Amino acid sequence: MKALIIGGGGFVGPYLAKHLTEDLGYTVTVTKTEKETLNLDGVGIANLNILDKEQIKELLVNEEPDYVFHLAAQSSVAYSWKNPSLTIDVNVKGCANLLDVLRELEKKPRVLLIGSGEEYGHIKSSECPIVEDNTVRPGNIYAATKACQNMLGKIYADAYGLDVIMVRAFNHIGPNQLPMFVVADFCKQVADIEKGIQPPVIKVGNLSAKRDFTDVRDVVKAYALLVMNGRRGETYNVGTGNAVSIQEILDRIVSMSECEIKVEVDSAKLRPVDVPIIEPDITKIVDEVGWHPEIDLNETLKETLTYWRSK
Ligand SMILES: Nc1nc2c(ncn2[C@@H]2O[C@H](COP(=O)(O)OP(=O)(O)O[C@H]3O[C@H](CO)[C@@H](O)[C@H](O)[C@@H]3O)[C@@H](O)[C@H]2O)c(=O)[nH]1
Repeated sequence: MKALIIGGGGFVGPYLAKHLTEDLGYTVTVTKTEKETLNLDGVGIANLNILDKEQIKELLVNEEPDYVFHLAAQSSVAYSWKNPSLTIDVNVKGCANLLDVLRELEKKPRVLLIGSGEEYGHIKSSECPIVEDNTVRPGNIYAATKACQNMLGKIYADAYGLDVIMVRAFNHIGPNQLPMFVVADFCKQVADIEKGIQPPVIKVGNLSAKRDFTDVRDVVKAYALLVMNGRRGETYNVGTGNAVSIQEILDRIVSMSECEIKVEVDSAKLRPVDVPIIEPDITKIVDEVGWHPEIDLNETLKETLTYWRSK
């Protein structure tokens, strides 16, 4: 099988490429932006600007993939408050460009669009854990763009018969994630405190939020199973099904260190809106493609801390 990973220069792309090539024997090409550097064994690399429809077309015509994984995104909720236009351009326009190119192709691949658990937004307590056909009420700009992407995917599947599957991925974590995301951020700070390059005070944002954290290596297995066995035009939650508070994440990471660490709320890390809980029901993906997350949260936190200690 031939797979194309669009937007593979970030956190998830290299893990997905490794799984597809090493575990499943696929031939894989990964796209990255011109600015990114990427070296992956046994994987083709191409530059792609998702805002340039002609570039997308040329790539797809040349590659003729069986599967396309659309990972290209501005993926930070925090940054989307600071740069709404860029977030809308990359996440909505980029996706629309891809779908429109696919419509024009003779040999149409199957496509996985990576959305977010954030799309559900303001979840009522009676709706938790949340199922895929629940109303979405996005609480931030990033979430709104991902909800829009999901709607575009469904429209293109229904109207033009495109073989599109939509994912709502919940928080995923592991070594090599940028420290703009909470687990990498806390692990980096603890490692910096241990190295003596940060005073023994960890700066945090909103600790009361509850989110569902899955190891990125489990997440990419879900993506592969969905692209192989998911149903056209359907949306699937990808998470563990158990939300934990950010306070608990902090406590677990701090308890892995010998250092005495104080906690200080940094107002710059608080968001204009931060929905209290996002927790998925994962029955659909479990029943339909047989995916289960396997890696324990503590194991992932430990490995992520070890990664930052080695930096
Ligand atoms: N980043 C960060 N977040 C903090 C901090 N302190 C508390 N938080 C809280 O920790 C939660 C998780 O924040 P992030 O790790 O930045 O991720 P996110 O906003 O939930 O978005 C991630 O998950 C989505 C799926 O649920 C993804 O779609 C998205 O791309 C991203 O990976 C949020 O409630 C945030 O307010 C901090 O110091 N840094």
